[in-house]
Amino acid sequence: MSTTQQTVPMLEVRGLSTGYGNIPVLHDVSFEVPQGKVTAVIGANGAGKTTLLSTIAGLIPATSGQLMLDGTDISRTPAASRTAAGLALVPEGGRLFPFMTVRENLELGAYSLGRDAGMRQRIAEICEIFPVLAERQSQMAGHLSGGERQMCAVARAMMSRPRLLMLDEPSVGLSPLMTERLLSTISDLAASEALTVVIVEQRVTEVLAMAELAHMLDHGRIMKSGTAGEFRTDRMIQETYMGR
Ligand SMILES: Nc1ncnc2c1ncn2[C@@H]1O[C@H](COP(=O)(O)OP(=O)(O)OP(=O)(O)O)[C@@H](O)[C@H]1O
Repeated sequence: MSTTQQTVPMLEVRGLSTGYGNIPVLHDVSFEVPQGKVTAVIGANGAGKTTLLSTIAGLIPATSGQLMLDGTDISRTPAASRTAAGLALVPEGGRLFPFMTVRENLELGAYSLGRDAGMRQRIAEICEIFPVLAERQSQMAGHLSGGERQMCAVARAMMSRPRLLMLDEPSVGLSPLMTERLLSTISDLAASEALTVVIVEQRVTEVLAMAELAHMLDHGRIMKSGTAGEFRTDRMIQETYMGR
């Protein structure tokens, strides 16, 4: 019997292609996301980062390829069932319901828990992780600041206790200080909730400081993969994405 134990990746993307109508966007994209780590996806505007996350979440159908979540083939699983299987997406801009309270927005993140003790307990746990939301539970989400709104969007995604959290440019519209706070909260979450994270970010210096692994997407293709440390010291990455 072998003594080495292979851990199944949390996510395997194999030869994924998709597009809009007859316009191809992703071309044969393959990468693995190991369990419990933060993986960054970087790339220029229009590289296909949002399309990639949306396809993994099941919001856009793949034209070919395979998606494995913790060893299970989810390629043909509808979006809602992917959420039930442990996958959560925080879309760009958070997409909260502005005329609903913070608490109601959180409840929508785990409607399957019902409005009973399970829901109350999860909201209490989430408010411990995001104290800023605890104070604002009865406030309309539309009245939150940009940073609070993003915290609320991440908190809503965490309500369903996902195993894989995907975030699409969470720092958009945030100050450098708020970005730092948000990314540090996400790092803490990854550590404390045994969470695997895939984060798409334009703030490359900041995201490479928190991630362990990184992939660079260019014109719908993975052009470079490595550790975040390798990315930080790569001359091309520095010049293209880090303004050095
Ligand atoms: N709904 C859509 N219909 C048609 N084309 C789209 C649609 N959404 C995106 N595209 C195109 O697909 C390509 C990839 O877009 P995508 O939003 O995935 O890139 P991105 O890397 O997330 O860019 P950004 O950093 O600007 O958000 C772009 O050429 C874009 O114009």
